[in-house]
Amino acid sequence: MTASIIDGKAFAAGLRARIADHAAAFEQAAGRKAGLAVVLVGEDPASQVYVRSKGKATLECGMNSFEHKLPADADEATLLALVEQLNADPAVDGILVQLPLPAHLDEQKVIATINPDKDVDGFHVTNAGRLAVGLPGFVPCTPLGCLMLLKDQLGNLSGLDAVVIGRSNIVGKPMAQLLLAESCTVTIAHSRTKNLEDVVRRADIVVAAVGRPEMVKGSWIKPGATVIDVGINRLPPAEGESKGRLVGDVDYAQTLEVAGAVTPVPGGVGPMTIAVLLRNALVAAHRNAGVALADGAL
Ligand SMILES: Nc1nc2c(c(=O)[nH]1)N[C@@H](CN(C=O)c1ccc(C(=O)N[C@@H](CCC(=O)O)C(=O)O)cc1)CN2
Repeated sequence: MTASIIDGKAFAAGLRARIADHAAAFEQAAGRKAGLAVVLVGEDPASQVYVRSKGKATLECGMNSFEHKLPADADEATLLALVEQLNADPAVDGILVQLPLPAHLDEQKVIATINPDKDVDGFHVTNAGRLAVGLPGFVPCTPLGCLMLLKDQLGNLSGLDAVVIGRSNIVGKPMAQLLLAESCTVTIAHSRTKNLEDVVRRADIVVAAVGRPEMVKGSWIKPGATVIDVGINRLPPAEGESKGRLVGDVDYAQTLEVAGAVTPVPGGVGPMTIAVLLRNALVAAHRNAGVALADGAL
């Protein structure tokens, strides 16, 4: 069997085009553009790239982008004061603080300071709680992007066995909640899970989010299963290469031989993260401005 390749880049481009249409309609209705503020602390190279991409994508969708950069040694009070200022700014519909933060800053405290109704990352405990009990709120971008790809690939997920490998607050836990809400039978596996291979082999859906390069082997995958690879790991450069290759948490070549469908790295889940962020920001703008957005429009 050769698996279908789930093209996250193409799906994200389609979503971004729909967001741009709705952003134009929002501007007409509200008399202003939707606005997304992104805060970057420090000079982590990957974070700089992601923040630049977010700003560019926001502008391309016809929304305002507000970028705030603080030095790596910025103190907590300065960062919290900036978040409070953005909470109070009516031009800002969504606020995102790029993670990871420098080690001296308390991520949970910073996230807790963001107004939950502007928390387009869906990391605030209020939004985590809303997701857990099935109330409307903001859902973290990466897992929501994975769910969109899964529904596009499989249609109705009800009754399917799903394994989420990884239990982070940002991906693993919300992913499991989303799959449960779709009536999947969900297992969350992690570093202490016994017989991980057997657990994975039972699953119709595998979501790998562990941050370990090519850990999930093709022999672990049930034939025909759908595999979503959230990992983005850079291998050490091979001889003659200036940069190492990007790989996921799944052994892609082996998985292609067994699975029904699989996301590549790059070009799978990664592009969905930014597209869903724009979607969440536009949803926030509609809610903040009291402008209706049809259910399921985005
Ligand atoms: N506040 C947040 N911080 C972080 C988040 C987040 O959702 N909110 N997620 C990640 C980083 N991230 C966005 O911020 C992100 C990661 C990867 C991609 C992406 O498109 N990856 C490409 C490959 C990129 C490359 O060449 O290196 C792909 O997979 O095709 C987008 C966004 C951590 N921090």
